[in-house]
Amino acid sequence: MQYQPASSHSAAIIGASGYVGAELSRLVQQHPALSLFGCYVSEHSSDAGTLLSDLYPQYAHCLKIPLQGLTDNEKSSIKHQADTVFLCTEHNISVALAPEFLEAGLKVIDLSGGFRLDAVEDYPPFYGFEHKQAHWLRQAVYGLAEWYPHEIAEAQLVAVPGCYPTASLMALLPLKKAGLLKSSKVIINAVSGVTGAGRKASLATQGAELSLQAYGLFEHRHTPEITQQLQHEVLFTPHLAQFPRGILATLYAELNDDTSDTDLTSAYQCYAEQPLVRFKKLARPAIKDVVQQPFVDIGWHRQGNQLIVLSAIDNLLKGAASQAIQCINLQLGLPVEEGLL
Ligand SMILES: NC(=O)C1=CN([C@@H]2O[C@H](COP(=O)(O)OP(=O)(O)OC[C@H]3O[C@@H](n4cnc5c(N)ncnc54)[C@H](OP(=O)(O)O)[C@@H]3O)[C@@H](O)[C@H]2O)C=CC1
Ligand SMILES: CC(=O)N[C@@H](CCC(=O)OP(=O)(O)O)C(=O)O
Repeated sequence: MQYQPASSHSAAIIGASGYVGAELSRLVQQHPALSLFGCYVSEHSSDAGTLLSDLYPQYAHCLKIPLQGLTDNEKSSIKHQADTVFLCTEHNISVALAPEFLEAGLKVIDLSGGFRLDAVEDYPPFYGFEHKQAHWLRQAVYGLAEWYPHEIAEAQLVAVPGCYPTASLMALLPLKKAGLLKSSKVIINAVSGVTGAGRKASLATQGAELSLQAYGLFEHRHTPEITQQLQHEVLFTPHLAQFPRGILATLYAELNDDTSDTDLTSAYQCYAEQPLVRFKKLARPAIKDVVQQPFVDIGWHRQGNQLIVLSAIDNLLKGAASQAIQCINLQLGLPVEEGLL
């Protein structure tokens, strides 16, 4: 059965069988201004020909869409007929795929880390590969939707932020921009559910191996991403926990002397008109409140100059797929929450 897309802005999703790609396929399918051009996996994937709803029975009502191998023919039909390509692939695969769609004039919204860092030199140490697309890296706009709406609206290539950076930056940028942070490092401890590691099986994410454990100490690739965007040093430690999805980040910062509660409240007022940000002094955000939701929940607590900010998101939504929808909404001149609430 050939999948028949409806007319409107047409989006192809590459890497659609993964956790992020499946969420994004659902959001595009349900979006009033988008049509799903097609859902793709690698050319020789064992999932080619399978219905997405067979992999994700919870979405049987909306994802009876066949996964297609990304052959040269399919690439060509995407280039000629689609408007936007979403890449939900590994970092190095996104870097390899993006240029040919960009050069064909399409918009690309990449959900990997392939275009997030400013410097090609940071890719070998943090991503383990040489980045050969310096030109496109310079063109890429960081897709933190609440912070760079105008740049995203104009961009041909958007690099959607990582999940931990989204939770961290949404909590910290208001403080940094208001000049409230002392120069000491901000400490970020964040706990993620296991879908953060992707759908491919690995020993570390198998049930019997799962516990609550730190990883990536001092060297996780999200450290340079957060530092670059925040323009402030951080000490970031991610933790993997035994629940399916969601991230809770606990951030410890020192405030400049004489910072008042009013200063803090005013700093977070930047989110007053943002429909997908829920913030409150003394709130203790919980993962259960953001799972399957496009929101980031933020709460702050202080004792003297010591500030603790808590930030919770669904790693697959605000940490990936729903933030990508926010980006395309901005590009189409739609309200940022279109198709998400
Ligand atoms: N999981 C998360 O919480 C988040 C993930 N991200 C990023 O989003 C991207 C996707 O993550 P996730 O969904 O977790 O990953 P998965 O491993 O679950 O999915 C990867 C997808 O890519 C497909 N794929 C692999 N190779 C190719 C290829 N050469 N051409 C086309 N498709 C290919 C896979 O299918 P097949 O192998 O069958 O071809 C699969 O559909 C990654 O870059 C990840 O870092 C970003 C934010 C959050
Ligand atoms: C639990 C877990 O393994 N999480 C992933 C982060 C997923 C994500 O958002 O990041 P990228 O888009 O940068 O891959 C990790 O630490 O590598």
